[in-house]
Amino acid sequence: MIMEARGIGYRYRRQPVLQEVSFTLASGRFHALLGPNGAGKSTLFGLMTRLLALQQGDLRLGERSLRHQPSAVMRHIGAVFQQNALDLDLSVSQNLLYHAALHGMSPREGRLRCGEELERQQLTEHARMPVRRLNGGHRRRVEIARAMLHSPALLLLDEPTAGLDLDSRAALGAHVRQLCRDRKVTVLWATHLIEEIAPEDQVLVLHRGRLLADEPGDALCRRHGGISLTDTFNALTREALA
Ligand SMILES: Nc1ncnc2c1ncn2[C@@H]1O[C@H](COP(=O)(O)OP(=O)(O)OP(=O)(O)O)[C@@H](O)[C@H]1O
Repeated sequence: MIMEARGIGYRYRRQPVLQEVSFTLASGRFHALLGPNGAGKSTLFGLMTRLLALQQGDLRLGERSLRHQPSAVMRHIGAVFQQNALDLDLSVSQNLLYHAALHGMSPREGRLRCGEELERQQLTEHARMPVRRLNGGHRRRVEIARAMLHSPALLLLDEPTAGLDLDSRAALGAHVRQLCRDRKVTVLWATHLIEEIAPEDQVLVLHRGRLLADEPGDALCRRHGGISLTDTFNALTREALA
């Protein structure tokens, strides 16, 4: 399912933090939303998950509009937020079953989906463990399992590697790219870490609330004379400030 953001604008009081942001997320593709601290990434995620109310523009998922059919759109979105939002004292499966119930699944369906997702995340053996006993990488995978319980078409991840070591970061990135390939999930992964981006990822560069680029990482670098993505990012943001 294709997601389109059209003319998104947002202000906190009088302070504009997103201006005329438009993009399309292609079905089954990994999109990296790259921006430094304060670029507006979390605000955009807040709008896409209805934590914040749309002020300007609209988001469409397939034929549906977030402004006019919010529940129909939200049904197809899964989200992993910057702050870990699991109950540390509940077991892995209790966290998931609670979420399944919130999505209106029967206990039987909830147990079935929970088992399937934990298996996909290779977490079956951790199902009965309190989340508190898991390491950071496993906790993130539980959050992804939870976000995928209702089989969303679009998965949003806001700086999901925060607090993870290098190996866990690489493993999480590989895992989410595999979700795109195997299950045709559309992914938007927000980060300020250029090293998390693969050349074939679609890269959306957000800077001071404006979208400066939206194309595959390798093509973006080629267009800037074959320099690295870091240098390309620096050149783009310098141009924007000039
Ligand atoms: N609740 C708020 N009230 C006022 N200003 C806010 C609020 N939340 C964020 N901002 C401001 O909006 C701008 C964008 O913030 P946002 O958190 O969306 O950026 P970000 O790209 O997610 O940054 P980070 O990588 O640090 O999470 C920043 O200047 C921030 O200070």
